[in-house]
Amino acid sequence: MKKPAEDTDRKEEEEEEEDEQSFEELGLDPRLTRALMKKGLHKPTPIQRVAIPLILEGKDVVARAKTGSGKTFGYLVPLLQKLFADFGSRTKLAPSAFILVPTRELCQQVYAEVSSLIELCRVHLKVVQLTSSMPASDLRAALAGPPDIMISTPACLPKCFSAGVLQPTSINDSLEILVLDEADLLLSYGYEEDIKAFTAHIPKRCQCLLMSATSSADVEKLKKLILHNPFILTLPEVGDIKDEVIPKNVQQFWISCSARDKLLYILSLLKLELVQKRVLIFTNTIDMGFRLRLFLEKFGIKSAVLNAELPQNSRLHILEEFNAGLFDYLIATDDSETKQKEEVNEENNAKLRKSRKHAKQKLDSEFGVVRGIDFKNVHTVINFEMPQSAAGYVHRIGRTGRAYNTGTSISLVSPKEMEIFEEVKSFLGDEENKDTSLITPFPLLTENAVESLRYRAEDIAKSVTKIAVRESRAQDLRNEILNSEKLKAHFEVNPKDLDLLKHDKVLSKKPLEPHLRDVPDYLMDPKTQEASKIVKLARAAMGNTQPARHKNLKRNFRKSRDPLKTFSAEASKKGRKGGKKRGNDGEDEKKHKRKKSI
Ligand SMILES: Nc1ncnc2c1ncn2[C@@H]1O[C@H](COP(=O)(O)OP(=O)(O)OP(=O)(O)O)[C@@H](O)[C@H]1O
Repeated sequence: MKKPAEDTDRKEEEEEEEDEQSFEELGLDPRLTRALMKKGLHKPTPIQRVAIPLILEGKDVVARAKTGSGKTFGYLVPLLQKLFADFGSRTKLAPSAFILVPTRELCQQVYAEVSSLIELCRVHLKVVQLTSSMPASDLRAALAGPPDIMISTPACLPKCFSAGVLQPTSINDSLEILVLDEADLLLSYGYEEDIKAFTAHIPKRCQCLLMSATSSADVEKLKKLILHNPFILTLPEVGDIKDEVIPKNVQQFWISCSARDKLLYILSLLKLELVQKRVLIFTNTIDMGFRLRLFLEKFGIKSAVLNAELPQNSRLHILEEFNAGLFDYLIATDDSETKQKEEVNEENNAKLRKSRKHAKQKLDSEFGVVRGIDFKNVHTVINFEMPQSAAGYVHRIGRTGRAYNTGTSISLVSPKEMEIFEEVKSFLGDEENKDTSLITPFPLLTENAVESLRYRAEDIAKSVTKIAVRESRAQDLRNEILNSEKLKAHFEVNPKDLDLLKHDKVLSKKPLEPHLRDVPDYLMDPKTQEASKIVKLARAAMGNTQPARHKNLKRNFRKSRDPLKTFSAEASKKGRKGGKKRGNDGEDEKKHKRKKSI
């Protein structure tokens, strides 16, 4: 009789074998495996291991896997392989594959991923991305041919039908694969009617794929609406709930502080260099984002803001610059939270309806930074304000620790936010009577260190008035609208030029006070100095001390900053060799001096 220990050993061996499985073993075309290798992807992630063969077999699939688990290539790679096989087999009047995503940012991201795979495979497939703001003539031009793959938000479909650039009969004849990416978000972004209207045109033979990070009633609704007897993949299938929602490689911390002290605490974390760069900071309102940016700027900490108010070109450019390592701090206003808040407010206060409608018009409803965006090399996520829901927390934290990378999150929790914090903890399975907590108090920041900066922080916080915030917000918007026009024209000619505009320009008209730039040694207690040293050493060990070079930026980024490559022995060695101490601000200065401006 087999002993239980033998069973366990065997299971572990099988799991190890699976872990070692290559892309070739999944039956992929050599052109695709080579392209993936060139992109630094050597073996499939768990969701890819199961999804790719099923999709290649032509099955409808619903795949639910945690944030950053590689769902995008999980559907893109088999989709391309199917199109390779199908290529030129018959004349088409509409695209063979539709990929529907909730936001324009995701459109752009998926478009970039498919285009680069197609380029690396050297195949003649055409892909287009459409947005609902495109004029009919542009839509017609983009769909002429037709392309093989169309990526858009669902809102674009009715526009294509009404402009006569897509015909139901052509779709019925041509559509082979339909993907709904970030399916759990599509309905909450208000696309239900668009998707419902489109289902009537989906031919029966069309293979449908639904990808999502969480399961929800919305996903169920879409499943019923679109899929026929699908394979349901949920990864991990078993195990602890905490494993399912937050990737294991993310360390979660929290700091208890009053709402008023949040500026002081974030200043201490950044100025005393107690967190790994790059840092993504979440606020719940655009004004708070600007307040924080202005405040940090006074201490020589430059950051950029990302929110729904900015023009689309600027948003995409900010994301690209951040991903390429051009700046270290990005303050993102969590759009879904803002929307939810507005909806609640709207219900509660009918009197304000008119003015809020106005506010809504200004915000782009197809904007989304929290879900699905593959931020590169974000080592730390800071919740400057707590999100409004546990799901919001999961999606924010999911912007770090992507694929096999590690990450840290720190939530600043005020007494008023304790309720939502408790909700988050129970959602993650972090119960009080458990020995180990999932979200632990941040250990590196001492009370002394915080107090040493209090006087300066409070003084500066007072100077960041509501008027200053409003003015900077208006000024930034004006600049970005101008930038947006320049960007549009420039990128038509130089699609790969990233280093064009600075999004982290100083907003304040007053020059930076030198005494606020550096923290004098007498203000640093020994424990904090030690903690800061540890963080710097860790950064050096990860090969993360060098600023991105101006020239060949993208190539350098890929080679030296790819999260997956920072784990290689070579990267660590490099980091140790180059472990020279260098202040952050000096680094920023040099980096920005090197940049050209227009
Ligand atoms: N097989 C692989 N090996 C290593 N890295 C991979 C692999 N597949 C994808 N990645 C990388 O993992 C990161 C996250 O992938 P992706 O954006 O597809 O995640 P996701 O599951 O869609 O997350 P979310 O739900 O947040 O959108 C990307 O940077 C991607 O390049």
